[in-house]
Amino acid sequence: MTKFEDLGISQATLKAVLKMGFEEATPIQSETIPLGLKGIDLIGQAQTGTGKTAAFGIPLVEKVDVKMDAIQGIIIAPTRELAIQVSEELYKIGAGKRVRVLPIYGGQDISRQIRSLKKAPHIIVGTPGRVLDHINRKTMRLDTVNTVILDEADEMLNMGFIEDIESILASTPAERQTLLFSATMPGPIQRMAEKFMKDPQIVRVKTKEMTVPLIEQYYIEVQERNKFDVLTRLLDIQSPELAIVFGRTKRRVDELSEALTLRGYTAEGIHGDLTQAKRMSVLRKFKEGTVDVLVATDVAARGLDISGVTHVYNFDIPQDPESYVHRIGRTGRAGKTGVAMTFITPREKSYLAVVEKTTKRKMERMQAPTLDEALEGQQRAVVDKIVQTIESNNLHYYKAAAQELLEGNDAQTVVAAVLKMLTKEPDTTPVKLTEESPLPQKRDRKQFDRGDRRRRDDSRGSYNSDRNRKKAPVKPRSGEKRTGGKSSKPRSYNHQ
Ligand SMILES: Nc1ncnc2c1ncn2[C@@H]1O[C@H](COP(=O)(O)OP(=O)(O)OP(=O)(O)O)[C@@H](O)[C@H]1O
Ligand SMILES: [Mg+2]
Repeated sequence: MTKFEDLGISQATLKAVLKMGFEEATPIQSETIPLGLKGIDLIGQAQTGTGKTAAFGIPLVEKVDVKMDAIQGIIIAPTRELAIQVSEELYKIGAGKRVRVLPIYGGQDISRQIRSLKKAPHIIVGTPGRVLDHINRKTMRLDTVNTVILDEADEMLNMGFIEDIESILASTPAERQTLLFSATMPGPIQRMAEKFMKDPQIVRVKTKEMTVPLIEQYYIEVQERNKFDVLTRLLDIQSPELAIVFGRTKRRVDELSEALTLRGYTAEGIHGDLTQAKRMSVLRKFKEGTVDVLVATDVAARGLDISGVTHVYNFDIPQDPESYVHRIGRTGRAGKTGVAMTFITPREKSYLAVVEKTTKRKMERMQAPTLDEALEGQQRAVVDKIVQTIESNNLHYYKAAAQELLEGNDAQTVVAAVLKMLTKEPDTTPVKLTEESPLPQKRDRKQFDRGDRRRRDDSRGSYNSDRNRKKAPVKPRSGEKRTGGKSSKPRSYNHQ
């Protein structure tokens, strides 16, 4: 491990980085920071959650001349949430030098952005559509830019942002430094990217697997119609601190989050058809832990860094192996452990091998848990809670009533009644979930890649991503909510 002190960065930035709690540089940081400072073009690839943001953020901040009131660096990211997150991290890294960072993304009031742009930010972090919008309106000039960074470069190029990116690059000086970062960098995309870079150096943190070893990876073979019950049982057994459930389409996400809510989970959905205010409030609630389960399309697959995400469930198998890598990478970040579960319908089994071939890691097969196991999981959670309460030794108010109960009943019966009352028994509230048709049977990687890749235009807010640890200690869910469910069309799911 390298110390930040040895990477040739200024005292002000060093102080800021240490204040962020970073003690030592991660491998991608120690390899790319010195090269980034030299001004050469770079393609950086390292596993999810290994600090790529600071790997490009530190040299970018270092290059900024704060006395110059002009935009000197621009970072482009595929989603609004990621642009906001990256701008927050850059702000922290640049706090020592007092670097001004401004996020620019679709769905936010444009006149407000124009006013902020007039305050001469040094670094812009934006989504492609909205950045281009400002360039066309001439409300943002990039002719003083010396560094361009494409975060999640492969995703942006893949998803049809290539023209926007090229237009943005065309409005920056030709002698700029260009940096590309992602955990995945498929060959064709790398070659295409090299077109707008100058002799880029490729920095790849060598690892055996593309996914993080600290993420336990499982798959469960399950029929489409049984997926929801299997999901709820897993949630009951595994009791994640925070979980993300990925679904293939926006409708899927809406229906799943509604269904989970009906069954008493605190769940909310996020996808590109929601207003920006809603997207932000859902994410905020998830970060705070008011919402335990975030149901998402691939809009949340890339780059988002939310601490406490212990489990990722691929309710629908992702459409390409890269998406798998990024989705499960929302857990197991910065040295933490995580669990990833992928549901595979019998007709989609061929995708498993394709994913495993790309990640160079085998997923372990897990049997779908039974109803009894789910109940047992819930009961265990209650027992753990009771043990904790006993240990807290703060029970004197309750002792008289306990004595009274024990006078009329034997101890085992009393405890069993308490357990029954506190245990969340399997909920059979009917929910509505439209069946997704399975991905077409494709066997090789080439065909796998040719999925329905539609353009995602962030400035209009439609992220058309409709291709869309060990077991956590068992924790009972708080605030169970039961609502009378309506029976569903076109399909009603129920236990049994
Ligand atoms: N040197 C470090 N020491 C400790 N924590 C770090 C260090 N560098 C980054 N982190 C933290 O690690 C987490 C992951 O970092 P980051 O989001 O940059 O990962 P990433 O490689 O970009 O992942 P992804 O591929 O998912 O985008 C963040 O919470 C970040 O603050
Ligand atoms: Mg990142």
